[in-house]
Amino acid sequence: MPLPKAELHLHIEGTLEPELAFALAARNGLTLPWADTEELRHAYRFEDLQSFLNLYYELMTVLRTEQDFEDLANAYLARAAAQGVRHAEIFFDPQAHLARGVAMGTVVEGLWRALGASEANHGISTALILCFLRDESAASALATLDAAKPHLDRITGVGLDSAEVGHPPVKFREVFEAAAALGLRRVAHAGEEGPPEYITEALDVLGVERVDHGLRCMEDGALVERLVRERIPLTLCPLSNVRLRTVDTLADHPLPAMLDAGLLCTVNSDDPAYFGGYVGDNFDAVAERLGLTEDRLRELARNSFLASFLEHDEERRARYIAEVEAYTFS
Ligand SMILES: Nc1ncnc2[nH]cnc12
Ligand SMILES: [Zn+2]
Repeated sequence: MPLPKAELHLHIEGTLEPELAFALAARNGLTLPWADTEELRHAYRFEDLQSFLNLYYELMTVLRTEQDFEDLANAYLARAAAQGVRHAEIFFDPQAHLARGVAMGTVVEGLWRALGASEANHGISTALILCFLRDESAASALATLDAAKPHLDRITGVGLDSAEVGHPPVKFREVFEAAAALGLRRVAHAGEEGPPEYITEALDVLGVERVDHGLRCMEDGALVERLVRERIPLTLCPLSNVRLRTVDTLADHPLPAMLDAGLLCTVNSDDPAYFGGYVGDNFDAVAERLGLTEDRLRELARNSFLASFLEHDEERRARYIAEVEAYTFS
């Protein structure tokens, strides 16, 4: 039995496996520019975040119908359950779909068909986080939040993703203020490729409660002290960092130093179909390549529940954490 854990940094479009992409393309009468899944997998060699994003946005064009989004989410939930995920807070990128004429309702309600039944079907509680694309305009983000208003009962929070450098958090001050006024939780990618200042800005200007990646905080000692003092969770994605070349090799990953510094780190998969593994694979990889002790792995699992948006259900959070404490490593 795998270590129980929450996954807090997972782009649902990044779970689109080549086999499902080809199946959805066929179902929707589309032709992909790759001959087969093998040729597509060969394209998964990335120089940086942007080179990944180019492929990520191209492949997700096979997602057209509610059924497609439901099938995508169910495929992820089945894999996550097999790797010990008990709770998942799932990002989605509506602007990438709206731009192709797919309605917000198709995306949200399609995902919800899987998420709403996830506890019964997969034993996983879920939350949905709408991400704004930071390389789109602030006006587009505001229009996207507006389009999501009829579906807010399905949406727990907002996030910020896509190409980071050159798109500082301050660009999205207004839409994050509007989201907060609607009672939505706030997170943002910061310090993945962008500088530590983007992390500070995400906290001070956007009011985020959790930082996605946050890796580059390690370049600023005062910022690390602040993140420790304020118990701001970081959602790290080690295999993603290697594939997108934010770190040279897994053995160079700063996770052990971050834990030693007292940071509230969590381990997640980001875009598992592209980066070589789901969240359990990320745990296994850091355990092996970084020599993490069982205590450290248990800390990461405990942190994942502490950092999750389960405030409405403290009894459930306590139950999940009790499972972590009782877990015996084989
Ligand atoms: N790792 C990542 N960083 C920024 N935006 C993303 N969208 C999907 N994956 C992402
Ligand atoms: Zn991400």
